[in-house]
Amino acid sequence: MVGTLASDYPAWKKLQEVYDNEHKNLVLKDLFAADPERFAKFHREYTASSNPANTILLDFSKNLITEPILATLLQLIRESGLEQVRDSMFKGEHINTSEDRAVLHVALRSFGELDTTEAGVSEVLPVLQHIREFSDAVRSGAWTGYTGKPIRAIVNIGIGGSDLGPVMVTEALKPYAKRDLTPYFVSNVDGTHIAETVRDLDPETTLFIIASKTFTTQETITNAESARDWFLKTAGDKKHVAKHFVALSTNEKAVTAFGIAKENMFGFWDWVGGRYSLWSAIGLSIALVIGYERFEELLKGARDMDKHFLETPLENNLPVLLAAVGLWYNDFYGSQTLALLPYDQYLHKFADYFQQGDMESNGKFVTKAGQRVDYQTGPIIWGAAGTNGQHSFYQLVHQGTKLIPADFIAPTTTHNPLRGSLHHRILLSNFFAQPEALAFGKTEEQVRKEVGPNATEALIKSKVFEGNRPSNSIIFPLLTPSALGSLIALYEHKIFTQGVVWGINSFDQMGVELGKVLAKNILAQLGKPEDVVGHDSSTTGLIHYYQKYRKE
Ligand SMILES: O=P(O)(O)OC[C@H]1O[C@@H](O)[C@H](O)[C@@H](O)[C@@H]1O
Repeated sequence: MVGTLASDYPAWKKLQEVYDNEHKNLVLKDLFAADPERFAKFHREYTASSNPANTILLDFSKNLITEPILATLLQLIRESGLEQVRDSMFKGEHINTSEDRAVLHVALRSFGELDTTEAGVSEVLPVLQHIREFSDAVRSGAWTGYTGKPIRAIVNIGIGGSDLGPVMVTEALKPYAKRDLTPYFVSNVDGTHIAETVRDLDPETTLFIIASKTFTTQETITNAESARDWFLKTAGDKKHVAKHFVALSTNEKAVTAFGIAKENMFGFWDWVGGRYSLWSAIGLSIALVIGYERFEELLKGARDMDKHFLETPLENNLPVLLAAVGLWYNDFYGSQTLALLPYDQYLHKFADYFQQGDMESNGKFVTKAGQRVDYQTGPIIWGAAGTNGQHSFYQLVHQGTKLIPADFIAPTTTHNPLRGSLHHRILLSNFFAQPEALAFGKTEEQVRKEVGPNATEALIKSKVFEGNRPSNSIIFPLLTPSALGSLIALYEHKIFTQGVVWGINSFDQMGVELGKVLAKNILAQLGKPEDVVGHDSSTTGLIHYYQKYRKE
């Protein structure tokens, strides 16, 4: 409830008491030994309502919970008013209170089923039609460059939510890609990013997508201007810009001022948060790469998870269950991070995507009512595709001193069944083994038997795995657009649920503004001959070093 600190909820106090009194007795080895039905009790299966082939099994049995603890976690979520706030979101109420905006990324994928009168919702389907027509035209070659050649490269210029979603999804759905239309993504203002990207491209067959909700983001506008300069160096006449530049934005005035025609703009609305925007016009590069039909399957997969989130009782609700176990570690066990570990190379950008999705949503210390929280809010999100992480950071995850909750994610079937799927069997054997090792470890007695009588005590101790390290396992048949849509929406709604419990506004991002303002101030000074003023000795000293050694 707005105005209540999470730590004031009765269920929170109960959880604190349970943690204090019981956490030492929560040992996975014992919990599993005591209950052969543990997996049966602590897994749920989701089936997409519009696509029965799209199922997801969530196994949360390797968590440090009992049925009473889970019930109390769900009670906490209930006490926070999750169900009411969820319904408010879907109705288009302005739950983004600091910006007085609705939060309606779910309307982008409802295909007209959502009953809200929020301005813009009625234009979602026409924009999808525009996306369909444009992507069909580019993919068919009906849309050509200024010399009549078909488009062979698309360069999406955007950052944050105008980059990370398209990057992650076009990587994840590469099996569905039109292989003679290559996507490139430029986001960093570092000139290296655009220089290296366009260096081998042909202006005659390159389409630039300027993706920016505000169309004021310094990195994106700077890159867009440089892209236009690069293009005009060859094309010469500005009239050719129209065939090679389109814009994705809510800001028509800024788009036309940049020189992109209104008919080449794909609009969206202020109730679409940047980190929730891949379902909107920001997803144009996705539709270009995998085709509109597949893009629609992606949206429908998300819509099916929306329905599950809306209609399923909390105890069977996958986003709510993920949120619940996450709260337990983040707010009672004191874990600081969450590792997202997809055992699928196509999902290698999944953790990157949810770094913004989770950390920009829930990295806040003040509630909607303006109170400073006295508990942990958003976790640090990190991760990498398996099995690579096993050869990099799993040492710490297995034997470090930190509790690292981890979500293991994998498809049962690969798009690349090399050698009779030998590679995939090896991959999945690790997907199954790592959570088992984390949960049950290896005792000193087992180590002694292994290393024999001559091993030193120190060696024996270093080979012990204490185990009792929790994880979730998420498994589904195949990484299809529908499955990916459901998976992304699953995490979106988990993030939403945790934000409601913490009482924070998951949909603004005040924390990104100060750095931008200070940078603009310094930028103005760097260009001038006189010494910089108004900074601390560190910032001043660093700038002096830069001015002493810069060559450009
Ligand atoms: O899409 P825009 O307006 O260029 O913004 C890009 C990013 O800009 C960042 O400053 C915001 O914190 C992100 O949420 C946003 O996605």
